[in-house]
Amino acid sequence: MAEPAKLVRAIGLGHRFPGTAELFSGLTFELHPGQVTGLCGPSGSGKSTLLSILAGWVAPAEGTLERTGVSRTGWVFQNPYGVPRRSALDHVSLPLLAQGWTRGQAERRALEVMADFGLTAVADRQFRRLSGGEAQRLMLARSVCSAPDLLLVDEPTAQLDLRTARTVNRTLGAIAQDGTIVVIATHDPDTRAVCTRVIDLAERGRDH
Ligand SMILES: Nc1ncnc2c1ncn2[C@@H]1O[C@H](COP(=O)(O)OP(=O)(O)OP(=O)(O)O)[C@@H](O)[C@H]1O
Repeated sequence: MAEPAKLVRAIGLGHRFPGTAELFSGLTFELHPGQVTGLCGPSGSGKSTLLSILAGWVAPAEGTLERTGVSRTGWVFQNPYGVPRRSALDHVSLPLLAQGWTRGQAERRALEVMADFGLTAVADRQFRRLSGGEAQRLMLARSVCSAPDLLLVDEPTAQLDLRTARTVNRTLGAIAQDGTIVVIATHDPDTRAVCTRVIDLAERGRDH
């Protein structure tokens, strides 16, 4: 039987936290595989909050969110977290081992994905010895190995030099082309430029 088409549909989404002003309102959009959607807007405009709503972790104050054919959601946070003494390769292999891959298969696949994110040289390095940018790219590689239907990424290039940021942006585009719905919260004009569409929260009722 064919897999159901993946689709996330937001209808009239709006949110405020108790005691805060309205962050955004009236957001209606659809997210499809193949698209990279950028969530843009100044600090505090609600980008991370909207990611949490898309993940299903926060119920929107207004509107509805429908997710069809989306069972696995990957989330890459702004702050990387890992097991300090485990290697970078272990971190990326783990989701594949959890899916039943053998260690040899898992490590080969993990190394391929790590290469896409420019992490080959640090594969054997302990997590605690990675730079902030390496650790964040490691979280991206790990998330990709979880084979998510929907990949939510918070500020993927904030800690990266221009060249590495371009590698990450290109790889996120390729992941979308492979059938994942990709959403990126970003301030980075280069990342914004690779997005197939942008939802600009600054234009959405910030004058409250
Ligand atoms: N659980 C919460 N309770 C109350 N207020 C919150 C909560 N989470 C976030 N906020 C507030 O909501 C606003 C939007 O936060 P959010 O993290 O979504 O913004 P952002 O656009 O992602 O910001 P940044 O670019 O700085 O990461 C902020 O003013 C924040 O303080």
